[in-house]
Amino acid sequence: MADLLSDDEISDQLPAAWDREGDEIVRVYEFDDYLGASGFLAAAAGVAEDAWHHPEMTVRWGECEVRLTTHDAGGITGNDIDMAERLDNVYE
Ligand SMILES: C[C@H](O)[C@H](O)[C@H]1CNC2=NC(N)=NC(=O)C2=N1
Repeated sequence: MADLLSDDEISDQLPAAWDREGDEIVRVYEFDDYLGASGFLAAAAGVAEDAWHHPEMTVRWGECEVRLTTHDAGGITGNDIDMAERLDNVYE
């Protein structure tokens, strides 16, 4: 099981567009419309399934909010950082 990251490790490793909120990291991806946000969620779900690490995702008009934490560890681990980087690659 992945080990919890320290506060300093989280700060050092968190990708630029992400924020930390307690035991989660979060990013809101922006799109032109609802279908764009929905399509991103579908692609992100496939990446998450492949990695077997699943974010909480909320679709609204023009945006998809993604929250990551490692349930098995009870906080933020390298798995969350890795998934954030993977999803940033899907977005760009
Ligand atoms: C039951 C299943 O093995 C667990 O939920 C796996 C898969 N997906 C997961 N996703 C996340 N975000 N955290 C986990 O600890 C985790 N563990």
